[in-house]
Amino acid sequence: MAAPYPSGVVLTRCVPLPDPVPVVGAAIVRDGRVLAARRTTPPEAAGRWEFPGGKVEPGETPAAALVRELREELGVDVAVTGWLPGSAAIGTTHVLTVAVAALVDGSPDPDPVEHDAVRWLEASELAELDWLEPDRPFLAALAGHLASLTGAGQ
Ligand SMILES: Nc1nc2c([nH]c(=O)n2[C@H]2C[C@H](O)[C@@H](COP(=O)(O)OP(=O)(O)OP(=O)(O)O)O2)c(=O)[nH]1
Repeated sequence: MAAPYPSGVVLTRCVPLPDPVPVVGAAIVRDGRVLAARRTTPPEAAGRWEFPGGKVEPGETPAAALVRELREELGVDVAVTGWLPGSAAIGTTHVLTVAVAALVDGSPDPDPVEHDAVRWLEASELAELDWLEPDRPFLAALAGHLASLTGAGQ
């Protein structure tokens, strides 16, 4: 009788991968500019720029996670107004999405444990910064959004 599989094929059990941990960042927009924050940790990310935010906790909505993280990290209240298209892998274990948010209250005052600088950027300045790699795919859509605000006189 013929062997059911060609010789040399090794069958292995398929182990499902865990879902990636969702990370959310906020593109906080004010007066046609967006806020970027410079990380202090971990060492490989220190000195590089990101959208402030963090991991979504179990049972939390992405927008609620952003509101919580931005209070903790920058001492500001924000309202999520939309999401930039797409998502980006952070290594093999996390995935980044980026919201557009409005500043509702406060002035960004970075907790030095997380960030050592913030900048309000015009669309034309986005490319000047050394962004974390997963953030880069969002920059074109963000520049378009800022340009549309400027064009509308906002
Ligand atoms: N917050 C944030 N994290 C980002 C961005 N881009 C990017 O690759 N990351 C990475 C850096 C970290 O490895 C991970 C998020 O970690 P985090 O340290 O900000 O999250 P967290 O505040 O919830 O972390 P934790 O210290 O409470 O564990 O995602 C981004 O734009 N914003």
